[in-house]
Amino acid sequence: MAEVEAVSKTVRALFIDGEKEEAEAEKYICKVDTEAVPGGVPAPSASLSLMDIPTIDISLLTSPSSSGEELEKLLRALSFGGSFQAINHGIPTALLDKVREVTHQFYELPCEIKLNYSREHGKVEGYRNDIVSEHQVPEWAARFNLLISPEDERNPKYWPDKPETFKEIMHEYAMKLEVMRAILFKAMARSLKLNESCFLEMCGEKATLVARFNYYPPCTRPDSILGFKPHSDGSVISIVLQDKEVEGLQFLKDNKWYRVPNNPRALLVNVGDQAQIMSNGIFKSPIHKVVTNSERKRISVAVFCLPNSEKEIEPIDELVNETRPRLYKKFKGYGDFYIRNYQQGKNPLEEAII
Ligand SMILES: O=C(O)CCC(=O)C(=O)O
Ligand SMILES: [Fe+2]
Repeated sequence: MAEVEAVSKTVRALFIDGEKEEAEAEKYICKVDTEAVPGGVPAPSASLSLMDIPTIDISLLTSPSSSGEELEKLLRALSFGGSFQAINHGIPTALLDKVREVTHQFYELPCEIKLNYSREHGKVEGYRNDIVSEHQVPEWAARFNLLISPEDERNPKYWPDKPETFKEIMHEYAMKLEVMRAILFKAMARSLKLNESCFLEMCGEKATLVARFNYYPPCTRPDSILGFKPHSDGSVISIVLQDKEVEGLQFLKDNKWYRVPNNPRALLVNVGDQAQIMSNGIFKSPIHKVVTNSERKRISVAVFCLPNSEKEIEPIDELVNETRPRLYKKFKGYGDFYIRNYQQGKNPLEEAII
């Protein structure tokens, strides 16, 4: 079923209406042995600790006089937990709020309208649930993907006409994110004592930015139904705008799940698989998942910074040596490889090892 509201109503009715339909609802219930990661089943959120997630001041990464300490912090953040909260990122809070608002407004559109933007099989852009094989448990979420890079030719087919401000706001947001991406790629290189343009060169000067608008409706079984299964991102890095009020994201660290605290002004940045590959395993692409909430809907907007499609990525030469032999294969189009493996329930990053 492509339409999550429809699913949501049906499943809610199913849980209330009793036994016969329980079998249908069963599909959504996570069983520990069907999850790629041990402990994939949601634990009661209140019992989990909040993650002590580092904060990085982006404005300090650009000034040579103040960046040393911040670069060390960045290196620690990317090599241990694989994520941080970015502050002073140059994106006004009012714009972050507008991005959240148009996301809510998009999801409030009637189903028939949203289905006009349906994602076609094998395509990245468009509206739908993620496709999983029949052996996998579906997720309690709807997703809408869009290529938002400022330089890319837009595919007008997928750009919603409503809300009217959607295009303008996402265009402005994409331009700001592109600036932040360039700062981060340079800082990531400098934190490893590499030439500052090595990530930019390997990925192509112009970013490819894909936004994923996630929508998690309220769910009657948050104890056993996930909004997003445990996964790592297939990006180089992901820049995630969290819901202003509703928590849900959790990270796996040292085999334990931690809740990510809400910070409405910050942007959450996490390492993706491709930065782990390029850094030859120094940066860690963290496993994360999203739990559901019985009362409140939740949104998030994850923007994936990806290499240009004609670029090849592989471990950077300087990071391969006798003590750290080359860990990963070379890839052109890691995204397709990632989706193929993900849909089969495999861990793409493990499959990428030489
Ligand atoms: O909803 C969230 O907070 C995170 C979503 C996510 O992990 C993703 O879109 O890859
Ligand atoms: Fe993710």
